[in-house]
Order: sequence, then C-alpha cells, then structure tokens
Amino acid sequence: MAAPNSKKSNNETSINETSLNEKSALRHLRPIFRFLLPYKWVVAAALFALVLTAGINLSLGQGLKQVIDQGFIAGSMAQLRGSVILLISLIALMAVGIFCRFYLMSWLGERVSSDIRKAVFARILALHPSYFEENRSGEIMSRLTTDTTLLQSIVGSSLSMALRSTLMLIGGVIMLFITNVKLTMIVLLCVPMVLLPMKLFGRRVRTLASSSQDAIADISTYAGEVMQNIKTVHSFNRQSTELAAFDGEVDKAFAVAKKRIMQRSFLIAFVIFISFSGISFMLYSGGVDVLSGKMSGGELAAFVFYAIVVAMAVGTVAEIYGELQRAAGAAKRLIELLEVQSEILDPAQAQSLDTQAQADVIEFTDVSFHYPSRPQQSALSAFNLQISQGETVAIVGPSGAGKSTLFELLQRFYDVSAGSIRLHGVDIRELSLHDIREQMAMVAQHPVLFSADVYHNIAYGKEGATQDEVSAAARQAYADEFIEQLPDGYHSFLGERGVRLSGGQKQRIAIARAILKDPEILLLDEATSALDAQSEHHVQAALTELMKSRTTLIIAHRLSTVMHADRIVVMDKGKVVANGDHASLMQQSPLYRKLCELQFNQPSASV
Ligand SMILES: Nc1ncnc2c1ncn2[C@@H]1O[C@H](COP(=O)(O)OP(=O)(O)OP(=O)(O)O)[C@@H](O)[C@H]1O
Repeated sequence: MAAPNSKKSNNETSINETSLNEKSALRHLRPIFRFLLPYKWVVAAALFALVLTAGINLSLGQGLKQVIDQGFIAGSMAQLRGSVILLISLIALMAVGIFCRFYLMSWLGERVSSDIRKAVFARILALHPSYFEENRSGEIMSRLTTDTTLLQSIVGSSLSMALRSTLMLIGGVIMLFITNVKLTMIVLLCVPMVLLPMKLFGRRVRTLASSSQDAIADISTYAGEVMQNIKTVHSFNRQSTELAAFDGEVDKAFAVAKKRIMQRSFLIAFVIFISFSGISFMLYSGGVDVLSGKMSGGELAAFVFYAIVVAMAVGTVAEIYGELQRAAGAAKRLIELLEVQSEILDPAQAQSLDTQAQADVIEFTDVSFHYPSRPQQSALSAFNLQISQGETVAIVGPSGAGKSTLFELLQRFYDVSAGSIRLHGVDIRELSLHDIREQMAMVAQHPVLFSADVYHNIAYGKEGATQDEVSAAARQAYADEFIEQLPDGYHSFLGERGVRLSGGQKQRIAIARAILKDPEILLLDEATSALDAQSEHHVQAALTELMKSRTTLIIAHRLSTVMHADRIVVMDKGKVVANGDHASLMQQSPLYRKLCELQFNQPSASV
C-alpha cells in the first residue's frame, strides 16, 4: 500500500487544498452563522444571559468597594451586613444567568453541529459519484465528524467565552478608568505587549492547526484501507511494513500537533506573565497612593478586582483565539464541501419519459467518453449501439474494452464527452436523474450489500416494500431457501460482523433486490469467478426469472449467457467491433473467437 500522502489529488475542487488565507482566517467562521439564523431567539436569549452575567460580574467590583469602604473602614456593622446581602443577591442572579448562558450556548453548539452534519451529508449524497474518486472518503469522513465536533465546541463554549471575555474586557477597562486613571494607564501599557505576540503566534497556530487536521485525516484513511485489505496484508506478511508506515504517519501528525501546542503553550504563558506582572506593578503604585491617602482602600480593592477581570479576559481571549483559528480551518473545509457543485445535475426542465414510445429503448449515438481523472485516454470513442424493447444483448470484450463504462454512462454517473445516449428517444441529459435510475436495476459482479439484515438488503430495491413482496422476490431469485437456513433467517445480519455469504448467494440477494425494483432495463455484470455447478444453476435460474420480458444488457463471462442472448456485441478499445449471434461471430470475428477460447475457456472448435 502506498503512503497516504502520495495519493493526494491535484483536482482544483479537491478538499486537500485547505491552506488558509492568513489575513482573514476568522472570516471563514462567518458562513457558520447562517446555521444560527433559525435559532435567533435562542441566540438572543443566550446573548441576554451573557450580557446580564457580564454586567453583574462587573458590578461585583463596586460591591467589593462598598463592603470595604462602608463596612470595614467606616466600622458600621449594619452597612457591612447590607453590602454583603446585596453582594449575595447579585451573585445569585449571576448564577441564574450563568445557568441560562451555559445551557443555551451548549444547546446551540450541539444543534448547529447536528444541522451542519445533516447539511454536509445531504450534499455528499447529491454529489456526482466521481467526486469520491477524486477525494478520499477518509477525508470527507473527517469533515463530517472531527470538523463538525470542533465547530460544536466553538459555538457551544469558545464563542460564548470569547464574547463574554470581550464584554468583560471592554466593561473592565471602562470601570478601571472610572476608578483611577493613573493606574489604568499602567495596566493599558501591558495591552500591546500582550496583543502583539497573540497576533504573531496566532498565525502560526492557524497554519499548524490546518495541517494537523489533514494529518489526522491521512491517518484514518490509512487505517481504513489497511482494515479493508487486511487479508492481503496477512497473505503477504506485510504487517510490520504496514505498522511502520502507520507509525510514521502517526508520528508525523504528532510532530505537527507538538509544534502547535508548543506555540499555544508559549502564547498562554507569555500573556499570563505580562498581565500579572502589570497587575503587581499597579498594586505597588496603588498601595503607595492608599498609604498617602490619595485613594481609599475600597477603591484600590475594586481596581485590583477590575484589573484581574481584564487580565483574565485578555488571557481567555488569547487562549480562545487559537481555538477560533482552528475552528476557522474546520469551517473553511466544511463550507468548501457544502459548496461543491455536483457535476451531474437534473435539467432545468426535465422531459417526461414515454416508455411506450416507438424509439429504441436504448440508443448510444457516436458516444465518446474519458474519465475525468484520465483526460488523455478515451474509455469509449465513437461508440454506437441500439437496443430495442425486450432484447437481451450480451456484451463481450477484453478487459478494459469499456464494458462497465457503458453501464456507468447509462445510469448517468458521468456525462458523455461527445455524442448522446437516449432512452426511448430522449437524451438522458434531458431526463430527471430519478427517472433514469428508476428505469434500471443493476446487478454488479461483486454486489454491494449493506451492513444490515438480509431483509433490509432486499427491500432496498423498492421503497416501502412489504414483507410478502420481499419474500416473493427472494423466492423468484432462488434465494429464499438459503436465507431460511441462515441463523436468523431474513433477519440475519450481513456485513462486517454478520454472516458471510458466498459469491453466488450475494448475487442472488442482489437479483432479488433487482426483481423487487421491477425495472424496465436490466444491467447485469456477470461474476467472472466461476461459481460451483449448483450455485451457477441457481444464479442462472434467478437471472432467467429476472430477465423475463425486460430489456437486458449483460456483460457476459459465461458461454451459456452468450448462447441465450438475442445478440452479442463485441467491444474492443471503446468501440463496437462486431455484432451478431454466436454462430455468425465465430465466423466473422477473430477477436470473438479468441475471447471464446480464453474467456469462456472453450476451444473455438467445440463452441
Ligand atoms: N473510474 C475510472 N477512472 C478512470 N479510468 C477508468 C475508471 N474506470 C475505468 N477506467 C478506464 O476506462 C477503460 C474502460 O474500463 P471499463 O471498466 O469500462 O472496462 P471493462 O471492459 O469493463 O473491463 P473489465 O472487463 O476488466 O471490467 C479502462 O482503460 C479503465 O482503466
């Protein structure tokens, strides 16, 4: 397996390109606010609680001044009691405010990240399938999970902390000025000394955070691939190579993270040191004023209180700034994904499909096509083929001839580069994607089954299928017998930790699914690997059932299939090279003769 970094795509829309514009990283958080819009009343309530708690917090300084000046220094017990009661009432009100703020903000964080997750997944489902060839699914998964979780913590806590700290900072500075101008100037001197390194280190943290996220995505992709191919790894005894390669990736991610946390630790320590040094100096200077009677003890206490409030606010902002930068990286990646446009879209005004139309069911006219990732190499060129209603057409050809590509294009997973494909006389680009796919069912060479039970896998063929329909389809596909024998019958779980089915059994489940869909057109890709005689017999019987009265296109790997087809199309290098029945092709097409010998394992003479 290649090292993950080597697989990065060069595509412009690739999500690998996540380097952040240094100057305006935080602007990437802006689009996230649109997810807050539906909850504007919750946001308003949370903001109200935030302003209330900040206001009360700031007024505590005045309370403190009262307690000291009126209570202690004036020596009045009654005033002391009154001030303390006022203080406790304020604190109680603040506690209620903190509860509301914390609950509402966390609620918003959870809600918004859930909404973003849903929106991203909806986008993923709507994207053209080739997007997933250009971008690794591990990276997309990381967006769906890690990035949204990061945003959840940002909206749920960091943003609230940042807002609160900013309010406290502004309010604290105003209160400092009101209390004592000279001492305030000393405190303010420290501000540029704090802000400058914040800006400097913030930029580095931001860049490192983005590469840290990418490195983690690389790790999960790598681990996922190894797990998927675990048997190959074991067969070739490559565990230690894989382990070493994985360790290398993890260490790389760790090295990036280490740099990031080093920058952040340094930033936090520096900011705290400067802030508290300033406070100490200010304390000294204020102490001198109290001793000389220029200032009351209560005023100094209130001043210290506000200075600590301001210092803590600056410290919090410094700490959260890095986190906001990280979130900006996550937001940018998520918004990129949300904004990717599908290359395969429904037409503005879809035509309706008339299945009774006289035209051929399927018509390929001068179709040329190359895969987006291989612009230089044509998969099909000037390809022509007409298939009429109810016809069974077998497609044969050497590997790479373009047989599977036909199926991909028919389902409009890609658009043709030139020419056209028509269904009942209508260009498929003028039909809705839903209509095109509703007409067809595909049984793949290696059918993909979901990690769910057998029932779900068959019922996937038709929305809202009833139990009776599912079992009828299974019976028609000659699958009910083996399904009944599974440990939990139709409710046996398939997939990673479920029952393992043989190739033939999987195919029959896929056939049952297709029968349930009851499509007009069938796309069959026969299994290349030979099934045992009994499975072969069952699969053949199931296929015959499925093909009854439908138009069928079948990529044939078995002699019996070509013999039963109405017509055989021989393909080579993206073109039709011969067309006819078995006997005529044996006469006319050297390639067909050769394929018969090799592919069907039959000497041409005996066919
Ligand atoms: N997703 C893809 N991206 C890029 N190139 C592709 C893709 N799928 C197929 N190709 C290329 O397009 C050409 C036609 O491939 P296709 O899979 O249609 O051939 P095939 O006749 O079905 O072969 P086989 O019998 O081996 O499955 C080949 O050169 C193949 O390498």
